[in-house]
Amino acid sequence: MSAIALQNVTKRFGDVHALRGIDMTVESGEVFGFLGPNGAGKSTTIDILLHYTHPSSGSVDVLGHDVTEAPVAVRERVGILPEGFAPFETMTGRQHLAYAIEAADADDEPGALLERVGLADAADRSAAAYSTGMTQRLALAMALVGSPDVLILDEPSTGLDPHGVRRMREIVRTERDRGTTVFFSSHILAQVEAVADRVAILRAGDLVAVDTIDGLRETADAGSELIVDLTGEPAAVAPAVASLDGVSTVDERDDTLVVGCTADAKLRVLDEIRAAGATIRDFSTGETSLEELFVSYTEGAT
Ligand SMILES: Nc1ncnc2c1ncn2[C@@H]1O[C@H](COP(=O)(O)OP(=O)(O)OP(=O)(O)O)[C@@H](O)[C@H]1O
Repeated sequence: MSAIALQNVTKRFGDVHALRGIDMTVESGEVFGFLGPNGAGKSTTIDILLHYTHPSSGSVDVLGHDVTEAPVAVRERVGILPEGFAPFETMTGRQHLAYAIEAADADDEPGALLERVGLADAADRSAAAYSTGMTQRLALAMALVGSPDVLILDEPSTGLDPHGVRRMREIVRTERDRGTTVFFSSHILAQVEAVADRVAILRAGDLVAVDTIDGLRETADAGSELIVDLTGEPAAVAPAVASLDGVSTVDERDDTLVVGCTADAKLRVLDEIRAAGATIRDFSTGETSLEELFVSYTEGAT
């Protein structure tokens, strides 16, 4: 059974077409990364999934329920880490958890959840005085209350230090192993690459790709990355390389040119660099990163 299904979902805010007809299915037990440049429509989609806002048209099912007809049944089985969560002024971390557990009629231990997100030492401090990353950890602990079947995380890594990012990744994996479906938006693409089974890429309200990361590489025909160390200025050769057939991205980093290209374009790239008068000191190849795929799918969107 699919955990989340959107059919032809549109959303307009006055003249702004935030979503232009989204068809997307998230399978039960998947970790699904939801990506897109600023303003692409990610938060709007999440708000629609949670029935915080209505779609202008289309249908949205979560765990087999139409969210418009059965919003309460959906919320009961969904854990939410909202964007910009703000703690209550007068409550400690532990009290936030106790409140969330009572509201969900769950039997979790506040201390165990706070321990899980790395907040045990700050459990009895006022949550309003938590740092950004601590607030995010608290929001994650609250999302985990009641062992939900679906976790929806809007920018979960915001403000987290590297320990927090790693902990978040481990929690997502543990939840997946438990059978939870995890749907999360993020701009931290290395994080997405590390945990997502599939990703969707939104661009200005249109879904431009839904696939595994390997699938995206194949579709973008950008299966590899060529990293070339040069003597000379990478900027002097970059435009010629960018204009070659099979080249999707060219980044300059110090004395290095990083070229996203099809496998058969690699030799052409090396030839072009030499023809442009630069000397190649060394080169290596690797797979195109999700960041480069993201750029190739969304270039020109902002
Ligand atoms: N309440 C609103 N009123 C008017 N326009 C809105 C409203 N909410 C969102 N929009 C517009 O809808 C579009 C999509 O916004 P949304 O917040 O969904 O993007 P996003 O992908 O989450 O962006 P970000 O990565 O910056 O968080 C934007 O053009 C935004 O200005």
